[in-house]
Amino acid sequence: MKFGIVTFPGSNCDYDAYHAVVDQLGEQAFYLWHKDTDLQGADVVILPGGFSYGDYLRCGAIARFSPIMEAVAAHAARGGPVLAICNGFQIACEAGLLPGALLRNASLKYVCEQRHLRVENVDSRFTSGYTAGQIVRIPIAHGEGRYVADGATLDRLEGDGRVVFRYVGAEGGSDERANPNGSLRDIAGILNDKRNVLGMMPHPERAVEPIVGSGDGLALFESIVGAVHA
Ligand SMILES: NC(=O)CC[C@H](N)C(=O)O
Repeated sequence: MKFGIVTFPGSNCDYDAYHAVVDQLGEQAFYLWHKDTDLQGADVVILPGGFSYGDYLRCGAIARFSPIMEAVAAHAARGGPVLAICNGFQIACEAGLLPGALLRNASLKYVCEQRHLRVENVDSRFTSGYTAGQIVRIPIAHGEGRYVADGATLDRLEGDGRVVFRYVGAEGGSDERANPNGSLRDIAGILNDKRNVLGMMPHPERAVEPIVGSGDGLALFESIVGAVHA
């Protein structure tokens, strides 16, 4: 399976994504420059984290106009998998591939730390490798990670089982301290309506081997491979 990893000016997690896919997962990956106009046969697109266009205007607001995004939108419309991590999640929301928006953290501070997430739905091509309700440890690193959407959209996301990751405390409980950014309903990751685009603020590609603090992110990449091979 071929993963196409989009590099925007200011991306800084593209190499981490490559490492996760190639060195840990044993699959193929290549970089796609944001000015490219086709996906060069990628089966899965990764929109990686970083600071595209220096986070000017709003995170992701400029990158969403990069030429490659038309091809990414067409791929998503065909049902192709897109994994949008952190800045990638912001870009995907700006591009309308996912509902809602990411605003500045409630604290107005950049946060960079390990966090616990609960896997809310394992019935997806991104989470089938987890067990329902599993608590995983995945790092976050963002200044604009507060997920917001109107009440009807949030209800639809919840009702459809499209909230796949939620911030929780270490024991799995929800309390104010479990939520690092003020995201509504403690949302950390969501699916689009066709369930082929996942946006999440935490970084699974930085959690693929215990030596970096956690290997809990690897199952997400394994899920994608399982889904496409199935
Ligand atoms: N790690 C990231 O992708 C950071 C995203 C974005 N630059 C922010 O600070 O919110």
